[in-house]
This record gives sequence, structure tokens and C-alpha cells, in this order.
Amino acid sequence: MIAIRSVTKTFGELTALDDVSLDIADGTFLSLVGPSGSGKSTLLDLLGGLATPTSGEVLIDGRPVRGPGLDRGVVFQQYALFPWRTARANVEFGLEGGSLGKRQRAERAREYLALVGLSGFEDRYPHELSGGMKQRVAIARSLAYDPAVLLMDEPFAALDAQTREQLQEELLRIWRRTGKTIVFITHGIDEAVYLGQRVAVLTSRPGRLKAVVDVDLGDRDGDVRSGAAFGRQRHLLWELLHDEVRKAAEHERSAVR
Ligand SMILES: Nc1ncnc2c1ncn2[C@@H]1O[C@H](COP(=O)(O)OP(=O)(O)OP(=O)(O)O)[C@@H](O)[C@H]1O
Repeated sequence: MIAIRSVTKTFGELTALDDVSLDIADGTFLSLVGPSGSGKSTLLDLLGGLATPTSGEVLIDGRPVRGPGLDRGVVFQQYALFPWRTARANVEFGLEGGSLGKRQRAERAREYLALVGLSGFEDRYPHELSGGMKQRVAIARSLAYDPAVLLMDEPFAALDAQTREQLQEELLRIWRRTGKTIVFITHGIDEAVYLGQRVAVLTSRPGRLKAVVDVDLGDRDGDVRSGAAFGRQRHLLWELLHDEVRKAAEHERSAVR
């Protein structure tokens, strides 16, 4: 579904991504981790068509990305909801200008708000919703026009720990139900392992692909995070990331000197 081919992205002198290649199969949940400044958001922007590679190319379902499109939904850390629109009208926003009539749009919005557990909150304005609920609306809005790919840039980072865990579970449930291909950026190793079928690790600047780890947590019943399989995967990723975080800190210190 996603093919990243020898992608390099520079900003002036700075190389943010260096020769990154990665294939992501249809229906995969991929977590993307790396130290601060390793180019995670840059890579997501390239997938979203918000930026273009300096060299190399990005293909979605075999077609080169030329700009944003309805085949990709994007969810950011900040909820990016229109404060003057209700939850339902926020979800409808992505459907306006499409082929659906007014009533069908309202029906579709209701359906997707139900999918994210917000039935009964359709007429609330963003300021009347908690942080977790706002992010649910943002997810519903991105799913409502049925994109093949969902791009998520630290969507749960601003939420408290309990809400975050709840939304992680919900997202897995939605992913299983809809079969979307998801690319999910996070700073949290636990979050990456809990959500991802695969975890891609970027190196500290310039961002290169250091490893792609397949996650197998076995039977997912019960408290997955306390299981031995989770601990092993977490430790493996911690080792991969630890080196890179240390290198990133050294870069920063030498830049200050
Ligand atoms: N538009 C831009 N102009 C100049 N430099 C940029 C631009 N966007 C990103 N960069 C630089 O590219 C590098 C990678 O940034 P990016 O935001 O992709 O990293 P990141 O891994 O997402 O970091 P974080 O985890 O802190 O969000 C950084 O050094 C950043 O300063």
C-alpha cells in the first residue's frame, strides 16, 4: 500500500531523512519511533503529500504522491477541530464537496462518531468535550471519507495516561474492524509495541532506517503490557533506540558548544 523508495529530504544544509526505503503492506499497523529530530514528522508529511522528497519517491497504492488526497487521513497531536462546529459538523467537514448529500453526510458522521464511542455527543462543540473526546472526533473525521491509509503523528501525546491507554485499545479495535493501513508516530516504546504489528526505528539525524521489528505479542487476551512477550519486544526496541537517543543528545551538546 505504501512504498517509500530511497527518500532523502533536505532543508538547506540539513539532511532530515537520508535514503529511507520501506514497504508497508495493505492493512498493516506500523509504529514509527526515533529520537527527537530523526525525521519522523518529515516522513509523515511526505506520505501525506504536505511536502515533497528532495530525491526518491513515495507511492501510495502504486501511485506517486503529488499532494494531499482523500486516500490518506491525517491525525495530529493537536486536535485541529473547528471550534465553531459541533462534533458532527466537524466530521462532516471532510465529506463536503464529495458526492454525498446533506442527509447522507449527517448519517455518515453519526456512524463514525459511534465507531469512536461518541454516540450522544454529536451536537457538542469542541470546548464541551474532553481532550480524549476531541481526539476521537479528529479520528472519526479522518475515517469518515474512508481513506485507505491513516497517518497519525503522536495523536495521544497530549492525553493523560489512562485516556491514552483507552484510546490505544479503541484504535486497535477500529483498525481490526476497518482494515486500514496505519502509520503511527510515537515517542513511547510501550505505545509503539502495544499498537504496532511492525515498528520502524529511525536513527538520530540524519534520519535513516535503523531497523524494522516485527512485533508478536502472542495471545492478546488480558493484560498484554505485563506479559513476557511484551517485555522482550520492549527491551529489544529500547536497546535500538537508546543508542540513537544518546547520539542525538551528543549532537545537540556539540551544536551548543
Ligand atoms: N520546514 C522545515 N525547515 C527546516 N528544517 C526543518 C523543517 N521541518 C523539519 N526540519 C528539521 O528536520 C529535522 C527533522 O525534523 P522532524 O520534525 O521530522 O523530526 P521528528 O523526528 O518528528 O522530531 P520530534 O520527535 O521532535 O517531533 C529537524 O532537525 C528539524 O529541525
